[in-house]
Amino acid sequence: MDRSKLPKPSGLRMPQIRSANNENQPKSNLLKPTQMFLKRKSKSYSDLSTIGNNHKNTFKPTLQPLTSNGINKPSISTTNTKMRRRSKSITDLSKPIVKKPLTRPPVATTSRAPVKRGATDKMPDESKPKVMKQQKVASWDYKGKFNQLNEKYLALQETNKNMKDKLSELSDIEINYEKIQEDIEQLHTVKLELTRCNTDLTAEVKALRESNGKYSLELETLKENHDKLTCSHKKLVEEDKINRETVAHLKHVEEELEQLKIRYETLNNTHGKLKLEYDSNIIDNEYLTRSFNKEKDDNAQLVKEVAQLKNLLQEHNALRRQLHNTIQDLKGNIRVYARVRPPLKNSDEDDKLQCSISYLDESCLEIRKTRESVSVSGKVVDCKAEFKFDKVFAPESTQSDVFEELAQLVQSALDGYNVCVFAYGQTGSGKTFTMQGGNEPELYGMIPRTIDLLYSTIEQLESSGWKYTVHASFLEIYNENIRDLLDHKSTKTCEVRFNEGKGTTVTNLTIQPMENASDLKHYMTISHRNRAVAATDFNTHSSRSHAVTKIYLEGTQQESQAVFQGSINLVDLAGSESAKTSSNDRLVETKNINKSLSTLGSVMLALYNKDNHVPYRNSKLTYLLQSCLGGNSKTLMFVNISPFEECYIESINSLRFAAKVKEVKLGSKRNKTIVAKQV
Ligand SMILES: Nc1ncnc2c1ncn2[C@@H]1O[C@H](COP(=O)(O)OP(=O)(O)OP(=O)(O)O)[C@@H](O)[C@H]1O
Repeated sequence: MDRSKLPKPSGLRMPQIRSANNENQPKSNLLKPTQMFLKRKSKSYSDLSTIGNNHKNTFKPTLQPLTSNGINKPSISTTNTKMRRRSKSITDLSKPIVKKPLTRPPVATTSRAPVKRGATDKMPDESKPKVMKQQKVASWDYKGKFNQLNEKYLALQETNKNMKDKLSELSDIEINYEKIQEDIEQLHTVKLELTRCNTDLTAEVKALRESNGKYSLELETLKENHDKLTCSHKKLVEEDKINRETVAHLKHVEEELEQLKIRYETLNNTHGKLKLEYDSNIIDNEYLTRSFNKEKDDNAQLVKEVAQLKNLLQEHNALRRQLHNTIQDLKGNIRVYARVRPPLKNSDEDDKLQCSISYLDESCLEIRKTRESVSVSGKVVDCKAEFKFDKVFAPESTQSDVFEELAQLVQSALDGYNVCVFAYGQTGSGKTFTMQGGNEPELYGMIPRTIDLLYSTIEQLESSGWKYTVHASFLEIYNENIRDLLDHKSTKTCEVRFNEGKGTTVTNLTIQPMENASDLKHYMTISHRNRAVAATDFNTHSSRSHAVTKIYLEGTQQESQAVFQGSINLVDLAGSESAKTSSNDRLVETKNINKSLSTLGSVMLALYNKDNHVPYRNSKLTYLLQSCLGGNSKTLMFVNISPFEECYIESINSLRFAAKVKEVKLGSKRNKTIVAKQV
């Protein structure tokens, strides 16, 4: 629309529509053409509304010029809210501008026509002639009537004056009215133009609405596309994440693959080598199979031979036992070994005067007093004595040397014989040392060495089908009372019983099964401790009692069902001591010891003389050892002597007793072999 062609009313300046696309303004004002158009329109109409308002308020047709104070120039805004506000202002303006200012004021007229009749009724109060309420004047009162008329006249004059003023006002109004009429015409023209503009704008708005609809649809489509793209993007991000993980995994797999390749190559090489080996092994295998078959045949032959040899071995074993025991018998069923102990090192024994002991051969010793004795007749007597035993052990002999002799009897015990080993001698002559020994392995005495040999032999015999069970009991005889050393607090009395078939037994005695050597040694230690405790209780010394360790053996041969029952009695006798040399408080002990030892001598003498009656029951010791001292026993006696001159007489007594024992011949025989019925 070309605004320059619009008629310009006097005093009215058409609002200038400033284009947003003004050349002076930067094109970067990013308003779309539609928005720009609306902006221009709304601005121009807002100016027009100002015109209308002026008309309404002042009733003067003078239009105010467009001010530049910004009130009528709303700032350009791209927001839809402002656009709507402006569109509304356009609609509002189009209504009042035309109608209201055109209302003609009721009195205005251009002609100076006389006031119509009745016009005074419509006149304001001050312009109406004031009609005075007059009192009735008497007809005769002319003065009063005159006064009334005079008042009326003055009132009419007043009214007339007012009317004149009003008339001059009306002439001004008429002039104004003409001007207004001109303005109205101009405004009418403007209105027409505006109507055109409005039509154009409506069309534009319609077009814009249509395009807006299109754009809305497009926007919807775009939104949908955007949503789809967002979803796709999300999916792609997830896929990307998965892909990254897959790539990392693939990288890892690649590395593993590389390692596998290397491993494969190594394995391939190994496989090559193994194949070569395998081929070579196949050849070897064929050779070995042939050899194996040959060996198998040989083996079958050998099995037969082994069976034959086993039988032969059993026969040989039986023969060996027989021969072994024959040799033992030939050696004598009572063997006596003399042992001379050395003086104790680093003690007062070093200064003691010693007897002169000569070891004439391995079984013969000569003992001589260094100071010659003077006889009753006054002659100088050379005190010397010569003794012959099965073997003599000089002070330098070791425990191992001594045990060699005993070791052969351990086999006899396993073969079903009763073996008895006892040490006889004066107190302090070395009996306990010989039987028990010291704490170091090389000082172990006969008892621990017997235990070790016993179990190692049992183990060997197991390979040829022998199975042994071992039990043990520990007791001491003190003052002719038997005490159980595994139950030393027991108040039960232990008594010796002799049964022809069963041999010697002790009532209430603990007989403990022994699984192995350490078991047996453990109980041996306990018995030692209990013996020491008992000795303290009785305020005496261990040497004042006889200690007897008995090992019960039972061997079974599975194939032959043969059962052997043997035993080993290891006896540490109390010291033999003359009653003369014994102190008074030990007299009872010494008497009891000597009684038992002299009974032992009597028993030996009776056996030596082959007497019908052997006084076993005269002492607890001999009664207990009855089955070991006679019959089928193999007895080994150590006679221990001290090397000192002060012990000379006791040494001679011990040696004489031992020599007597040596002469005894026992009719040794094996315990009855029990052969179980073959099933
Ligand atoms: N062959 C030996 N070699 C080294 N020392 C020995 C030997 N025999 C005995 N002894 C030592 O002599 C001392 C006395 O020995 P032992 O106690 O064995 O005598 P005993 O005859 O048992 O005495 P008792 O009758 O009083 O028990 C001990 O200290 C012991 O170690």
